[in-house]
Amino acid sequence: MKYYAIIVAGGSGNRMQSAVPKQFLLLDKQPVLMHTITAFHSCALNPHILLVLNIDQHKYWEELCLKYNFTIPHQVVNGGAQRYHSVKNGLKAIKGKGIVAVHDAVRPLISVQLITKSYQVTEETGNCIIGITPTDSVRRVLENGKSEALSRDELVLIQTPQTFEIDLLRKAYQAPFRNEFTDDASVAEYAGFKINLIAGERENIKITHPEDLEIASILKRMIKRTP
Ligand SMILES: Nc1ccn([C@@H]2O[C@H](COP(=O)(O)OP(=O)(O)OP(=O)(O)O)[C@@H](O)[C@H]2O)c(=O)n1
Ligand SMILES: C[C@](O)(CO)[C@H](O)COP(=O)(O)O
Repeated sequence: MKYYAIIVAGGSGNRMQSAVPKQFLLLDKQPVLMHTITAFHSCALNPHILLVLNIDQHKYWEELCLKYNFTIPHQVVNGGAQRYHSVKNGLKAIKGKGIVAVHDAVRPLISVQLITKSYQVTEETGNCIIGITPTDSVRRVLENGKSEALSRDELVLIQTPQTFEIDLLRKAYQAPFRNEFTDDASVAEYAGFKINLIAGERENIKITHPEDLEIASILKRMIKRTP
């Protein structure tokens, strides 16, 4: 079986309010993106890594790789307008069959164990989507300005990697972009595929807002201490 990882890093990070896109910011002395690629490279299934980057940032990334002596082999692919388009570009660069994990570059704390499990579960079921249960109460905001409580027992917060048989994901990504395509599971589900959920990891946060970088740094130290 051939394994692939599409690491999407084509975003501009508006919510981070930083001049440098968040995937390049330093997390414990190394750019966030390098931690993410290292996690996939550490997987014993040896996935071929495709890095999706905005074309304007290819040169900058090359310079960072030199500066940090980062030598993990990976194939760079051009990013697209939305995450959906970036994933689609990554998929187009893969020829043939196999299993592909799509992962946000800005989730650097994913464990190697969960990456491996995601590939293994996909081999058995066709796809593997990870998520965690909410710990806050949740409400739906209604059009009239009111809101109503939802049962959090019925909700899951979805993370990445989202892993698929490549043919399944190729088929799903034939659908033109829709606003509700916020992840790969939503694209696959729209194409009629049943989504297979397993437990994610609380520390697998998506660095989105300025405070998240510091939280990630604390979590990283905490994970290191855990045997
Ligand atoms: N056109 C895009 C948009 C997003 N992403 C990637 O998808 C992941 C999740 O997206 P998000 O956290 O929203 O990143 P940004 O789009 O960069 O952030 P923001 O929405 O705050 O602008 C990130 O790794 C981001 O780089 C991408 O590859 N191509
Ligand atoms: C793919 C994702 O990380 C799953 O939770 C999420 O949907 C990405 O959303 P964003 O708005 O592009 O950060």
